[in-house]
Amino acid sequence: MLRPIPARQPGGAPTTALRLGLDTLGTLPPDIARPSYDVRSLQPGVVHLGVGGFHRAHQAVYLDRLAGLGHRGWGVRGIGLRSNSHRDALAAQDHLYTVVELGTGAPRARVVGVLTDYLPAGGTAETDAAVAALADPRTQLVTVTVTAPAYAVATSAPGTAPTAFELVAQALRIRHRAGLAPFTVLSCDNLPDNGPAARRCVVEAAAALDPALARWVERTGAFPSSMADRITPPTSSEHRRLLRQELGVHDRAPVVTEPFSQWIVEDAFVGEAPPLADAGVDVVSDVRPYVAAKMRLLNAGHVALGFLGASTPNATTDAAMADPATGSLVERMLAEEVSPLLHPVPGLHLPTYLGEVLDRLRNPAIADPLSRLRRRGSVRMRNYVLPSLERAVLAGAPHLLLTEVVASWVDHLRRAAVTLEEGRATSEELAEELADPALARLLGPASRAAHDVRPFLAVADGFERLAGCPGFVQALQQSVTDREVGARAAAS
Ligand SMILES: NC(=O)c1ccc[n+]([C@@H]2O[C@H](COP(=O)([O-])OP(=O)(O)OC[C@H]3O[C@@H](n4cnc5c(N)ncnc54)[C@H](O)[C@@H]3O)[C@@H](O)[C@H]2O)c1
Ligand SMILES: O=P(O)(O)OC[C@@H](O)[C@@H](O)[C@H](O)[C@H](O)CO
Repeated sequence: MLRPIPARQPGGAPTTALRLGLDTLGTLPPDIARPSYDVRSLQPGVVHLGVGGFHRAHQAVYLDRLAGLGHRGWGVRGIGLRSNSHRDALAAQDHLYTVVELGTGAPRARVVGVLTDYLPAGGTAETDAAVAALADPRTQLVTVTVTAPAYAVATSAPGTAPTAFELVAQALRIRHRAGLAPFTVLSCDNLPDNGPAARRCVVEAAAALDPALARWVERTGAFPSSMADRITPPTSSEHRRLLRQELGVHDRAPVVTEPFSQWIVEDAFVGEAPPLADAGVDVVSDVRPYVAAKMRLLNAGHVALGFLGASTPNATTDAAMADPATGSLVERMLAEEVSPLLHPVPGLHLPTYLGEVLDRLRNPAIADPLSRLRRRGSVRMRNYVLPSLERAVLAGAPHLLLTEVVASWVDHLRRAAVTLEEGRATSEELAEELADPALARLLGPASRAAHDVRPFLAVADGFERLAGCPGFVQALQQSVTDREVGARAAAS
């Protein structure tokens, strides 16, 4: 457990912050929880692909707990892919970092020691080192957080860096040739059926190397599905200041997160598996009901806050939830339109779960930037909102509020197109801000959607069936047009 840290009085004496490192671990302020085990004794049983904030606030914390329970074989070697986020900072502090939980009480901090190494992304030598770490016979588990769009591109274009799945396939080729068993590949990315998606990508990457390898992977590989949940916003300089001045730790790569954490993993491992259940992971035979509840409630709530909040002064989730218009629309959408369509989830009382989700979205200490929740809009809309919307439309169930959310997304894209036309942003800046793989094809139709939304629906992924439902198209058209008319009136 993390220990609560008494809030320092405003104006209290400034703390001399201790630089985080193995040499200072024993002298950190007593309120900061730290590894109870010898960090240097860890064996690297896990390789993680895509060392972002979420991995460090979630999976690494469970594995850190395991190490604390005496399971020393599950140290994590991280591999950077697109970016080497915080790699130098982490290396300079012996790969230790602080996880700060921000809830209703005082912040709680814990130093995590389970990251043993962080291999960079880059050129041929880096790729070879990454593949060697994966192929290492000690590696039993490969965890993955590379974002949902990465699963649409299993193999890289010539002359570009290998994808995560190509690295895995190259390592599996080495293991196959050496007569070793494969490792388990555990996707923790937010996408439905993330296990089968990871399997498909690795098999495709393996087939490009050798069809026999692909057959071996298909036959012997293990790709459990999982549902990993813990809201982890980007760490800001204010968070670092809080840690330094209020908690007395000088950490160049901390992560902040909420107190809530859940990890539900399909029981489908190959070789040796970490005893994840001992660390609080639910290991189940079928994760799909849990994934559906989480994505259609929490993640859809995030999508709704992000896009409905885009045309308001609110910049964070807590502010948007407190806004009577946005917050109540999101609450009603989840309670009245989404929840009734969910199937029962084993061990979960849906109204209680929804109440928790809403409380998490309201958490003022997290204050998740809405800009984060507008990234990859087309992917999030398809995975989190469309499953409920399509079911509701086809069943004749209420869906007005879900439709409003789609309209707010179209409107946000229209506004983005205007900033481009008026030279207030470059296409590179928009691509960076929205990180949407479909952006180029959506901007034009979105900018004309107030006149006719159908061309937009024709190019937006996943809307094929809804585009053929006249009642839905008419309601969406009305809402999109109203939004543009309202925006023009407000501007004049
Ligand atoms: N942040 C959260 O609250 C949270 C919670 C649950 C699940 N997740 C999932 O975890 C994943 C990572 O989230 P994060 O918050 O750590 O984001 P992040 O931006 O901090 O990290 C994303 C990581 O993925 C890598 N990456 C991005 N695109 C890639 C690609 N095409 N190929 C390979 N690597 C790629 C980046 O380099 C980075 O290391 C996402 O899929 C997200 O859905 C996040
Ligand atoms: O990460 P994405 O793009 O799938 O969705 C954004 C957020 O909804 C997501 O990161 C949540 O914070 C997370 O799923 C909470 O566990």
